[in-house]
Parts: sequence; C-alpha cells; structure tokens
Amino acid sequence: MFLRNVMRKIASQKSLNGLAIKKNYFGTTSSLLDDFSINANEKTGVSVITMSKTPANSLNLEFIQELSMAIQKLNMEKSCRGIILTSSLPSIFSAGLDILEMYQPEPDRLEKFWTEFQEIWLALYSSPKTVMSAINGHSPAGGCIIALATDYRIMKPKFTIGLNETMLGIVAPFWAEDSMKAVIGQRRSEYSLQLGKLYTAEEALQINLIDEISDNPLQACEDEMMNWLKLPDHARTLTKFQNRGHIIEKMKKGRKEDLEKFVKFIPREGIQMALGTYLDNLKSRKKKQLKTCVSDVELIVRKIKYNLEDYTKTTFFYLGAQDGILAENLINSGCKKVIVTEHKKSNEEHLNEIQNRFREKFLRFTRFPNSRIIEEYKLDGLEEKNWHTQPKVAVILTLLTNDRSKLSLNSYLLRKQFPFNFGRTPIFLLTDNTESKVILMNETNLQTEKRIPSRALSYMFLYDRTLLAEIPRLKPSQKYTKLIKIQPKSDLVDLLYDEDKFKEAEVFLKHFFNKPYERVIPKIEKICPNLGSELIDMNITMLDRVKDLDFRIIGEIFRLVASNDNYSRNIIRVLSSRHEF
Ligand SMILES: CC/C=C\C/C=C\C/C=C\CC/C=C/CC(=O)SCCNC(=O)CCNC(=O)[C@H](O)C(C)(C)COP(=O)(O)OP(=O)(O)OC[C@H]1O[C@@H](n2cnc3c(N)ncnc32)[C@H](O)[C@@H]1OP(=O)(O)O
Repeated sequence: MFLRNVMRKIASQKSLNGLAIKKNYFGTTSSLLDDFSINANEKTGVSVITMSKTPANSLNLEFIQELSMAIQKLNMEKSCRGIILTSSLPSIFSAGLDILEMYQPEPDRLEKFWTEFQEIWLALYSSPKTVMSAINGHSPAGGCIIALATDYRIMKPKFTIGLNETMLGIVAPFWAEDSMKAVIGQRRSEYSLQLGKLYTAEEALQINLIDEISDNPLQACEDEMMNWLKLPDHARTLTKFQNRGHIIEKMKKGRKEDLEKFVKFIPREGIQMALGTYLDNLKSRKKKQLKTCVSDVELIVRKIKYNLEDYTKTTFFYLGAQDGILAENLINSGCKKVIVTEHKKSNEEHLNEIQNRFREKFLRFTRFPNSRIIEEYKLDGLEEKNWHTQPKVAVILTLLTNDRSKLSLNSYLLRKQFPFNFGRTPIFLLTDNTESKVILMNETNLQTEKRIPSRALSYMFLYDRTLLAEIPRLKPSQKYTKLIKIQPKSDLVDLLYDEDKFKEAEVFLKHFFNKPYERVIPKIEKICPNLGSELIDMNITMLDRVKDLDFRIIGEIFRLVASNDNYSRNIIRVLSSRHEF
C-alpha cells in the first residue's frame, strides 16, 4: 500500500514538475529571510542547501517553514536527483529547535511550530531524492534529527552530535527515536536517548550515527553523492521507502496525537522551568567565555551598528511588531534599509504582508524572529507622513521583553554602540514590560537595580530636539503623561519640575565643559543626590518637558552622571569642542 502511494507520488511529481519550481531552478537562490541558500547544479542534478541563520541555525517557525517548502519543492523537481544539507556557520550545523519557541510559548504558534517541524522531517525522511548531510559543525537535538532524516552523514572532526533532549528536560519525539533506532540500533538508541548523549564525530562514527568523518564534509558529500547517483533513481528510491515505510506510516498515523502531546507537554510548569534553566546556562556559559554580557539585544544592537555605518543613506531600523506604517512612511522619505523584529504575539500574516510589500523597495529587510513581547505597545499616531523632514538617520528600537536576561540592555550598551558622531541620530528606546526589575549598568559596570511599576514603561534617549519638533506625535502625549504619572516621585523628577533647580543645573552645565571631570560629578550630585539611579525616570520626565527644556543639556547631565570612564571623557571632550555647547 505504502509503495503504491510512493509510486503514485513519483508519477504525480512528474506532472507537477515545472509548476512547482521556478524556471530558473538552476543556479543559486536565497531564502526569503536570507537564512539559507540553494545552489542547484545543472550538470550533476545536486542541490546544496546551505543554512546560514546566525547565530546557530536554530530552527524557529519561519526558518523551518521556508526550509521545508524548499525541500518539498526540490522533492518535486525532476531535474534534482540529490540534495545536500550543510551550514555556512563556522562551527554549527544546526543547534536544533529554537528553544525560545518552546520557552514561554504562545499556544497557536507552538502548535504551528511543531506541525511544521513534523512536516520538514517528513519532507526529508520521505524524500525521493538522495539526501545527505554535510555536518560541518555541532548538531545537537533537532540538528541531529534533521541529519538522521537524510540518507548519509559526513561530519567534520571534533564537533558533537546527538539527541540530547533529556538534557533540556524534554523528550525526543517518537519518530526521531525511530529514525535513530533505524540507524544505530535499539540498544544504542535507548542508551543515547535516555542519557541525552552528545557524541563527538569520532564517537558518532564508531556507533554509526554518522557515516564518515571529513575535514571538508561538503566536498566529501559531493563526491559520495556521485556514487549514489550512478544507480537508477527509481530502484534506489523504492528501496529507501521499503526500508523507511513503516516509520513514515507510523509517524503519519501518530502525528496528530504527537502534536497534542507536544502542545500539552511543553507549557507545563516543570518543563518551562527546565527550559528556562537550560537557556540561562546557555547564556551564562557564553558570558563566561566572552567575559562580556551578550544578549539578543546586544546582537541586535551590533547589527544596527553595522548598518549605521552606512549613514550616507537614510537608514531606519524598525524593531518591534508595529503596524508597518512607520516603514511605509520611511519609504516615502527614501529609506533604504529596514530591520524588523517579530515576536510571539506578532501578527504573522501582517508581518508577511509588510515584508512582501516592502521587499522590493528596501535594499535590506531583515527579521529578527527571536524578539519577544508580552504586551503590544503602540506608538499612537505615527502615521503622519512627515518623515521626509527627518534627519538622515533615525533609529527606533522597540524592545519588548519579559525576560530578565534580556534586560541588561541599557543606556550603557546603546551609547557604547552608537558613538557620538551620530549626534543627530535620535535614538528611541521604548520598552514595555511587566517585569518588576530592570538592571541598569552604567559605564563603571555598577549595577543598579531599579524597581519599575508593573505598567508600561518607556525610556527614551533623545539626542536631538529638532526631531521631536518634526514628529508631532512623539511630543508628550497623553500616553506618556500617564506613564510619567505612574513614576515614583524622585529627586530627579523634582529637579526637572522645579524650575529654579533646573535653572541652577542649566547654568552649571553651561560652564561645566571647561571644568575637570572630577569636579563635575560632586556638583551634579549636590543638585540631585540620586541622579545616577534615576536615569529611567529622567528619560521619561524629559518627554513631558519637551517644549521647555533643552534636551542636549539634560542629556548631558545623565550621560555624565552615568559615566566616569575614558570613553565618556572623550565624549565630553568632543562635546565641549562643539559650538552649540
Ligand atoms: C511524555 C512525552 C510527551 C510528549 C512528547 C511529544 C513531543 C516531544 C516533546 C518535545 C520535543 C522537543 C524537541 C526538541 C528538539 C530540540 O532541538 S531542542 C533544542 C536543543 N538544542 C540544544 O540543546 C543546543 C543548545 N546549543 C548549544 O549547545 C550550543 O549553542 C552549540 C553547541 C550548538 C554551539 O555552541 P557555541 O558555538 O559555543 O555557540 P553558543 O552556545 O554561543 O550559541 C550562539 C548563540 O545561539 C544561541 N543558541 C544556541 N542554541 C540555541 C537554540 N537551540 N535555540 C535558541 N538559541 C540558541 C545561544 O544562546 C547563543 O546566543 P547568544 O549569542 O548568547 O545570544
């Protein structure tokens, strides 16, 4: 029965051929998200799929969807006889499923995610083509599941591979288990799965989890593929299905139940705790390695910095699942680059629509799928079509998170990443979280823990008051006024509301650039003793006072207060040489 279906499938693929795949099938194509590319060789009939989703080729919903679609298309492409999966990352083939998809998941998305994972596995495991994995880096969990779904595995020495799900407190799905058993046998599988074993390539070879070791797995796969392609496709394909048919059938029969189990299992409190701990360990391991704090946010900031380097173009980075109106306006103003983050609550359909609509207009459109949000926070009324009056570079970061590990983002990071020669760059950092704790780190690495009301909170860094004049709706709005009201009373608020006190500060600041740095801090602290720990309040309060106050001066107060390292001193030096100061 199964074989009959297979034959029918192969026959129908013949008729579908040409419809399913674009005419320009040969050559190199990139995925919509630029997360992988396909190089189809006309001469050999072999397509190489190279995954390139930084930092770890972790499989999130969108990545799986696109990859799966590409594989399904290749499966139907008559001229394609072989597929090789590999990675362009230097040390990771695939880190498996994106853990963030399973940690604090959105039910609908979780369901879609698992369905797509089942789908890609089926597309690979039941592919009529010869499929090989050139495993040129680590390949744990889902990475190994993918590799096990191929026909032949060649791995680079030293890297690790295995189904380590139990290490995360989760369980590999039955169909992955079955595919492992089929490759390394029942006893070895049971042992490996229970212990969540990760094997080095050398160990993996010994237990037949991989077929070969090579310093150049891709080349080795291409060579090996030629041997496989010497045989008639139909005989090889039918033999493959004879071997795998029962596993595929079992998976198809059980996939609904498997999905139900998965969506029930993952959100369980104990599982979530285990995943949270695993994630923390993953991050802190990295922190130790780099001796620096690296978070998703920092990654985003790094990418932004990279893009900002081309500041001759109007550049706009739009992060957050807003409604795309900003992006639209930016197109009108000649903007060339957009980066969008999406998150669990994002309206997928809408994001896709934005992406499709804008793809042709932007040179670059990147989505950061891992950002997360717990509450939508809309910037009211940014639809005014007045962006053409904007300065060259505008950066808007919308970082919404309830994940404490991500909250190390701070003024420090931003200021370090956006050097002062972007003086006209308005940087807005909007956050909205219900977490009660935010960690602020200033340049001295001093950590200040600050309690924040569990309502929406926004902090903003405004480097250019002209911009505010040009974005009417970013002037203090009811929303922000409301936010200000929920701020606890503070010395800083006092300072900014008290005209006399503020004047005193202003007068002082007008002079202070000529004074030695060491003398500045005590003086500011005399005006406002807890200034350093009031950064957030200050930023918010500034909005309320936008009409009356000179932002640059205010900005400089907290810039100075929060800093006392060489970097800041340099900034001060630059500032002090500016005419406007
Ligand atoms: C009773 C039964 C009931 C139900 C059964 C039903 C269903 C089954 C239920 C559940 C099944 C779920 C199946 C899951 C399969 C999976 O794939 S789970 C994912 C497991 N993956 C891992 O454990 C790998 C974790 N990563 C690593 O070990 C290392 O990153 C790796 C060795 C791959 C590379 O190391 P290195 O080169 O040092 O890189 P970094 O560790 O620094 O990583 C770079 C950045 O990437 C982030 N990252 C890594 N892996 C992931 C990931 N899988 N997801 C998300 N993010 C990942 C990492 O944090 C770094 O980020 P940073 O730069 O710090 O921001």
